[in-house]
Formats: sequence, C-alpha cells, structure tokens
Amino acid sequence: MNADNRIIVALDVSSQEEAIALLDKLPQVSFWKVGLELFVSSGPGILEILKQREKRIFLDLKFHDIPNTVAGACRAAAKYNVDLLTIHSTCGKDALKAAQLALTEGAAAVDKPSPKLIAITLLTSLNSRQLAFELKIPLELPEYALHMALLAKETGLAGAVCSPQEVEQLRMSCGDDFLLVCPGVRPKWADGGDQKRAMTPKAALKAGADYLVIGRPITAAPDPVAAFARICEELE
Ligand SMILES: O=c1ccn([C@@H]2O[C@H](COP(=O)(O)O)[C@@H](O)[C@H]2O)c(=O)[nH]1
Repeated sequence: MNADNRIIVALDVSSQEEAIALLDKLPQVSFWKVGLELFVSSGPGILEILKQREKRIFLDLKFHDIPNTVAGACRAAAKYNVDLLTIHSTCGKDALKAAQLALTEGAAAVDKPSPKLIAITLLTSLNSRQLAFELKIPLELPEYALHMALLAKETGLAGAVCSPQEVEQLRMSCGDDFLLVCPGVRPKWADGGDQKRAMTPKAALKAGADYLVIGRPITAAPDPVAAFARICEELE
C-alpha cells in the first residue's frame, strides 16, 4: 500500500461546516477519522458525506460500558458502514465479545460489510508514571499494553489501537493479521501537545503500524496541504 494511504487524518473539529472545509482542502486524504468531538457536535451526517466522497472512515467513539450497552451501540453503529470502530479493552472480555457479535449481526441485518472492531489498549496521552500512580496499575506500561491487545485478540477483535512506542512488541506477539492502528504520531517539526508516547510517522510505520492516525500536525497547521505533503514525503 502507498504510504499516503496509511495515514488516517483525525477530523477533530466541532462542526460539519469545518469538517467539510477540511475535506475540500485535502481531497488527497483517503482515510478520515471521526471522533467524539465531531460526532457529538454534529451527529452522523458527516459519515454520509464521507461515503459520498468515497472516503474510508474510522469511527472512533471508544465505547466503554457494560456488555449489553456496548452491544447495542455496536449494533446501531453497524448501519453506518464504516471501516473501523473502537472500544476500550478495559470493558473486559464479556463486553468485547458481546460488542463483536452485535457488530457482526448488525452489519448482516442491513446487508453491509462488518466494520473492523479495534480495541484501545492504553490512551497515548498517558505515560508510565500516570499508569502507576493515577490508575494504580501494577504492571510496566509495555506489559499492560500488550495484555490489553491480547485480550482483544483472544476475544476475536480485528485489531488494537496502540502507541507507536509499543507497536513493535504488539506486532511480534499478535501477528501480522492483527490490525495495529497508531495515534500519538508526531513529525519532528510538530508540537507534541497532549501526546505522551509519540514517535515520528516514519519510525511508527517502520516499527510495524498498519495505519497512523494524525490530527493536529495536519489539521491545525497554518497550511494543512503542505503539512500533509511534508509527512508523505518524509515517509518515502
Ligand atoms: O490512544 C489514543 C486513541 C485515540 N486517539 C485519537 O487520535 C487522534 C490524535 O490526534 P492528534 O491531533 O494527532 O493528537 C485524536 O483524535 C485522538 O482522539 C489518540 O490520540 N490516542
């Protein structure tokens, strides 16, 4: 796959108008992520707009709830015909299984392909100190991220969301057919912001990421077109 097609741009804006302006500005982007900010602000209409433009869609709603509730949310999300959908691994196995089953059934009911359900391992905005002292998790961070990815794999999910700093280890342990999607990606020239476990796009791909999720380094750049082009060049 061409390196450009391995970039998923995060459409983190607060209105459909702003989202459309970015789509118009960046027609070369083939894969977009719709997350909580845009979905909660403007509803599912943006998904239809992306479909009309033949874009691939990562619907990053990060479900986190009891089995019955995540199953209902996945069954409902199946109708949007998106490519990727997220849930937190910390929901536990029962919820992950229920979500996967409901997604498959929901997609079959509307005669659409099932989105790939991928699990958040540990948010890339957290570091090892926070894991230990805020969340009180008594595991080293790489071990915890791997455990969360394996939970998703054992439950039959298609992949995981992880930091590029853990992707090499997850790739080795989870195999080549397990999808690994990495946010927390920062070119050297971009501001790190709230991302605590970041790597450059080139290093993240080299370490084994299937897809890179990049938002602000492109969308908040003074010239998003130039920023996207610069990242693509750096990947060559
Ligand atoms: O662990 C995670 C899971 C999801 N995200 C999402 O990715 C993008 C990253 O945006 P940047 O502007 O490049 O930081 C954003 O939509 C997050 O919600 C993540 O960062 N980390």
